[in-house]
Amino acid sequence: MSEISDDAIQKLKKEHNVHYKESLVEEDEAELLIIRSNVYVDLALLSKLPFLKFIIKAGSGIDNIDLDRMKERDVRLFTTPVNAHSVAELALLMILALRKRLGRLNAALKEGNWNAKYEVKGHNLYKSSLGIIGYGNIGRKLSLIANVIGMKILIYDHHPFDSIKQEHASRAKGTFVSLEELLMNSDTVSLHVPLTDGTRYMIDCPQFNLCRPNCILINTARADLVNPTALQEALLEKKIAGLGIDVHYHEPIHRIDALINMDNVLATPHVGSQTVENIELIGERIIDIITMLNNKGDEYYE
Ligand SMILES: NC(=O)C1=CN([C@@H]2O[C@H](COP(=O)(O)OP(=O)(O)OC[C@H]3O[C@@H](n4cnc5c(N)ncnc54)[C@H](O)[C@@H]3O)[C@@H](O)[C@H]2O)C=CC1
Ligand SMILES: O=C(O)C(=O)COP(=O)(O)O
Repeated sequence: MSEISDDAIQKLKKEHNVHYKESLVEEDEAELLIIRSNVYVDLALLSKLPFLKFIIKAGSGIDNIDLDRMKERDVRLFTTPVNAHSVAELALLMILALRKRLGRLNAALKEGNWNAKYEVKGHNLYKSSLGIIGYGNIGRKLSLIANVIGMKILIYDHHPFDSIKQEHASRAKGTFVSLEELLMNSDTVSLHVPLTDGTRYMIDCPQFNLCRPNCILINTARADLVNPTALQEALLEKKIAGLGIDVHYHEPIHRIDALINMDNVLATPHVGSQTVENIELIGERIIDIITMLNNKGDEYYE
């Protein structure tokens, strides 16, 4: 287990007879593994857990799990995708902060530079266009919020025709378009697809070449959706105007990072899911899953 709510840990110990271990050093008899995004479930880890039956990913993304190895071992996976509100809110915060040039204005006034009022001009989100790539839980939430602000919503998703997506798009007054159309017509592009073999580097040089120079890119999904070399180049050559990024190429970051240090980059340390409410909610979901597994008993142990 790693980094889940204290309340949930206490409940698991008291009410579910769970023997809790903070980390895994050597071979272990655990049947259940609870992880967040920072633990890689690969052959090396699985071979330390010969009795493993279940993995709970405390969160949404499962790119840190080798699904083939997991299936080979007949291990079942559960996720707790309860973070749509908090990630959509973070994406909105980044859009607002970059568009309103909050960092520059705040720093200027702290230096006593009132002239920033005239020198550093922001933009309205109202009537600007927002391209949402990936219209799942998070993308859909963001579209509803952005519609209230008066943004024009463009959506790209490889499976656009399911009824939930169609219904949300209609509520958000969003239009499904191709990736190319989205990139050409968006003032803001926000990424909300999972990292898979099909999405790795989906934003590369050719895609940046389609972007409007005033475009800001928001990435709260996974760093590797964007080719890092193309990204640096796009920012340096002003193919795009800015970047909001919560997810990083090498996490954790403990040193000064060239990308993050750029003027037009706003970065946070992977906090999309890290709100007080979310951590509690994820803890509750973990308990629900374990309760369900205990109730099902042998059904899961055939
Ligand atoms: N910053 C953070 O702390 C967090 C980041 N995340 C990231 O956000 C991602 C999205 O989360 P959710 O919205 O909950 O996922 P979701 O599974 O609900 O939605 C993903 C959407 O992407 C679409 N998609 C998948 N592959 C595609 C492709 N090749 N082209 C176009 N569309 C494609 C799917 O059809 C689906 O509609 C997660 O996979 C995770 O990586 C999630 C939670 C917290
Ligand atoms: O749930 C996800 O996909 C996340 O990105 C959250 O990551 P974390 O568990 O906060 O490292």
